[in-house]
Amino acid sequence: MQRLLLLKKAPGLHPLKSIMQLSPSNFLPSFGLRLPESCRGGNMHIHTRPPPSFPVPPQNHPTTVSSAANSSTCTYSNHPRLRRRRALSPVPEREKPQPFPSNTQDTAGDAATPTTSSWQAKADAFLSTLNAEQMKAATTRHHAVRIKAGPGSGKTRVVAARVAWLLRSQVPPSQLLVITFTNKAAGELKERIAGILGPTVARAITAGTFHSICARILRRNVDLLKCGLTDGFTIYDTDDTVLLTKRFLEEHDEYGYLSTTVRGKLAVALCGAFSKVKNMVPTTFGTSIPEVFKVALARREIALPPLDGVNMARLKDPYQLAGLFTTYNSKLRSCNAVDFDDLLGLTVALLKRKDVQSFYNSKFKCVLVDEFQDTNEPQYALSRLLKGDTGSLFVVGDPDQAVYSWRGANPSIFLDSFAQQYRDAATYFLNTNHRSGAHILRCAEAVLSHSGLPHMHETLNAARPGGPGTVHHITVFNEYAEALEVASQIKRLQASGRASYKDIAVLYRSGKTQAFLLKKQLTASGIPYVVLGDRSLWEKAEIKDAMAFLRLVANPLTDSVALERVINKPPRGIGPELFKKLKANAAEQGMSLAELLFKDCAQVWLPRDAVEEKLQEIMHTVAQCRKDFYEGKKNSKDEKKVLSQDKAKEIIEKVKMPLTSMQAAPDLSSLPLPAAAKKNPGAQGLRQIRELIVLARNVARYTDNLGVSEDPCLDSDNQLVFFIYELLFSQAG
Ligand SMILES: Nc1ncnc2c1ncn2[C@@H]1O[C@H](COP(=O)(O)OP(=O)(O)OP(=O)(O)O)[C@@H](O)[C@H]1O
Repeated sequence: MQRLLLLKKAPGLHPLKSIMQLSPSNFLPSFGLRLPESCRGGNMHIHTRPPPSFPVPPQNHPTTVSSAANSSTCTYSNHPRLRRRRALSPVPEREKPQPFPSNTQDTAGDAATPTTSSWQAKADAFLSTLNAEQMKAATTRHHAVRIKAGPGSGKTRVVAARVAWLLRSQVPPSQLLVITFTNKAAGELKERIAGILGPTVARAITAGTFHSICARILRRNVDLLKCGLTDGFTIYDTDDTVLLTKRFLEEHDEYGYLSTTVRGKLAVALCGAFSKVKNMVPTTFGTSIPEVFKVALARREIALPPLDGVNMARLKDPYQLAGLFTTYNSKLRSCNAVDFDDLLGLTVALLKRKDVQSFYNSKFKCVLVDEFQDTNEPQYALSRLLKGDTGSLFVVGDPDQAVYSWRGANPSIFLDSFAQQYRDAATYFLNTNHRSGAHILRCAEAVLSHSGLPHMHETLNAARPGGPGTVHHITVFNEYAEALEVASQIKRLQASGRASYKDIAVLYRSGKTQAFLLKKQLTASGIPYVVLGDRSLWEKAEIKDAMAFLRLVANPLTDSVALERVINKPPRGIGPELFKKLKANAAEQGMSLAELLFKDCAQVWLPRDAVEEKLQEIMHTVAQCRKDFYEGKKNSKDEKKVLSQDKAKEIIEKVKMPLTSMQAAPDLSSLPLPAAAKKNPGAQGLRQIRELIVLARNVARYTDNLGVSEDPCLDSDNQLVFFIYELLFSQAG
């Protein structure tokens, strides 16, 4: 099938990076920039001090820590949840000393792992594909290592090689923690390791994003924080936090009288400000919040646009903002919920406890972080705490590709703070681009030299020679003309026989306007296309409803935001006004509405019998889903299989039940959209739910790959919550 690939780029991705993604085969060298002599074939590395020897991997790694290290009265090793888990299940395989393959050891008995000599040969073969600068970086014996690397210079390859080298040096795989920017990247890394060392070893490595790793640590330890959260907490996305904020503003004297629109805008602005503040400091626990707001306001880090009816001077008072911030957090806690930023900040607060930190320091001896240029303060604090005094920290990044400053990422952490913090850190540079031909690199350099952007990286060497083809630079009036030009270029290429549709890729920068116009123009020109990396699925109302329903299944008594979202979907005659009355009625009885509904539906004041019937229907569906899930778990002989693909599918399938507004549709896999959606309005929603089911299957498979279901940190009671969380996080990737 011939297809045009329409590739969506991460928002704000550096232009150099997008150009580097292009295949060289269609371009001719047309720029003749000279590379500085210092960058040609140079293997630059700086040793600020003689390298200390790398830690000899211990043969045993403790699962508990000495209570002497503990400043709290509740010793971590005696923590009730830990004790309970030990009593319930035997020590999982990967908690025992790993029979890690070595030159002198054989791995007999593990059918999934290749024989010693074969895995060593594979690891060596992989390491031998590195160029000299990559090899030096991947095999350094320093404890704190920083790799500054340009686009396409093999950052990901070096992280994988470092893992292979560590394993080759007999570090047990369970002691490796790899933090990647997306869960997809973590999966790919594990696949690569599995290809070299076998699936058993790959599964034993912990890999994931900062957020996913923090969620795991937090679920296990959250009760130590004593902040009102339980281990089944829900993770609220931006829509949820905005809704929560709107609701508490309604109750606030000063903001209660505002129009719905203005209150909505205020809620969005406040949530943005709260997020910014949470990302400016390692943790807001024990931090003076008015002081942080003062700094944020002085630096204009938070935007509070003027709003009709809002006293802006008062709103911008740091104490007023800090008060609203405290209310926001306590409302979150009363829903047993955290926002994305809390995952980081709360985990930092946890790891600041000596007992918790020592536990994770003995668990993870080697921490590797990819895309380090995009770390913010909480992420940097996490990296330091996870490294501890004796572990190793290996960070890789490209300051030119820093794209997350809007969410607090600070490239100076990578450029300056890291070396200041670790005086014996080694810095290596990767300056050879393996992805693109020399002519593409020169073109990129030329574009960048006009961009006005600060260009922090050295000039790149090209490993590949320039290829055939010409780079054309076309200037157009506006985005409409741009889409038209792209479509006509494609038509011309195809008509001339120089390329077929499937040979062509279009990269774009903005998902909303640019992609929309491009897709519209391609459709109008009859050009078939496939959009890759389209995240808009998660923005669809049906998917948000489905996820809210799943969250309600996980947290029926506390997740009031999820309840509000699904209580009237499909319409059950419970509009916003009635919902408010129901909530007030529940409050009179000293409960949240969810609590009252689930505990004693008969006590709920309702205007009509029909509404009661419909409410009972939703309560019943939630209860049934919970029962199915937990019974499925109980009946499963193999606990690891509980979160099987079938179970994931089954749960998501159930979500369709409350979404009865979607009519049954013919098998949509064969129907091209949007034509099918036009004919049948329910079809698109149903198709999206199907996509969610496919995704759920993949997540289930993926979490298995991550070893999540074997993770001793994960209480089996929380698997449903965890599954939903993983599902939610696959969008963050
Ligand atoms: N030593 C090498 N020999 C051959 N190919 C290599 C080498 N190093 C990297 N590559 C190839 O170059 C491409 C880019 O590598 P990789 O994705 O690891 O780079 P990166 O720096 O992580 O890229 P990005 O800038 O997109 O983050 C890949 O196709 C990879 O296989």
